Amino acid sequence: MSFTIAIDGPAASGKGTIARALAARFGFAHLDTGLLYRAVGALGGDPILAARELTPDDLRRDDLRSAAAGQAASRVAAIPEVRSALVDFQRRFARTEPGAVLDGRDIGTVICPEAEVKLYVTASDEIRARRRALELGADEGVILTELRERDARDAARDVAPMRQADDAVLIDTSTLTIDEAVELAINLARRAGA
Ligand SMILES: Nc1ncnc2c1ncn2[C@@H]1O[C@H](COP(=O)(O)OP(=O)(O)OP(=O)(O)O)[C@@H](O)[C@H]1O
Ligand SMILES: Nc1ccn([C@@H]2O[C@H](COP(=O)(O)O)[C@@H](O)[C@H]2O)c(=O)n1
Repeated sequence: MSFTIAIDGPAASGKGTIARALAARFGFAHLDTGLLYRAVGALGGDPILAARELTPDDLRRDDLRSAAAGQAASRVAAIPEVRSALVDFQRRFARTEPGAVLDGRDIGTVICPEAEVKLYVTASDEIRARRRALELGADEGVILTELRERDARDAARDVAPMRQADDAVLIDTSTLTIDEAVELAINLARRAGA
């Protein structure tokens, strides 16, 4: 039986960094589910059709990591038909043997409510903006505004809003180094049987 680790949290909180490290540590597959919504947003046209016809090649586009792609993703992610078109793929991925780590906004609440480990990774708005600005070589103030706008939209939408699952463990990475955050997550996963 497959072991699932679900990681949710706001933009640039460090979810992906922790997810990749957990996957490497335990030999699990990793899916950055944000990439699915980024690809749908970047494809343009009818987002429902784009979500239904998404291909692995669409996820390899080199323009998916930009702030603009993040905003476009957040807009299409509020469309219920877009979300439902992507559910089966994510749930199938979660059953990869011997285990899978999925990070996103609704993994612990909607996609994998039965996950063996659930983490909700967060950090202060300012710290997240500083880290993302450094990563993209972008203006910190602009990124801060963009992150807040995106988080507000993600948390307020009617379908699968971003929120911490009742049984998720909160990890605030504001004052943690990457190594400290990863170690904390590894210990939690180990204790849960990973
Ligand atoms: N604990 C940490 N200390 C310092 N920098 C960190 C820490 N965790 C992550 N980072 C850096 O912050 C940036 C955002 O991290 P990451 O991409 O993991 O966030 P995310 O939550 O997956 O973002 P997104 O929602 O956009 O997918 C990256 O540049 C990463 O290297
Ligand atoms: N499970 C998910 C994952 C992502 N989204 C939406 O996609 C946007 C981009 O996600 P990143 O993780 O790459 O920042 C995000 O702002 C959400 O709108 C989602 O809805 N559900």
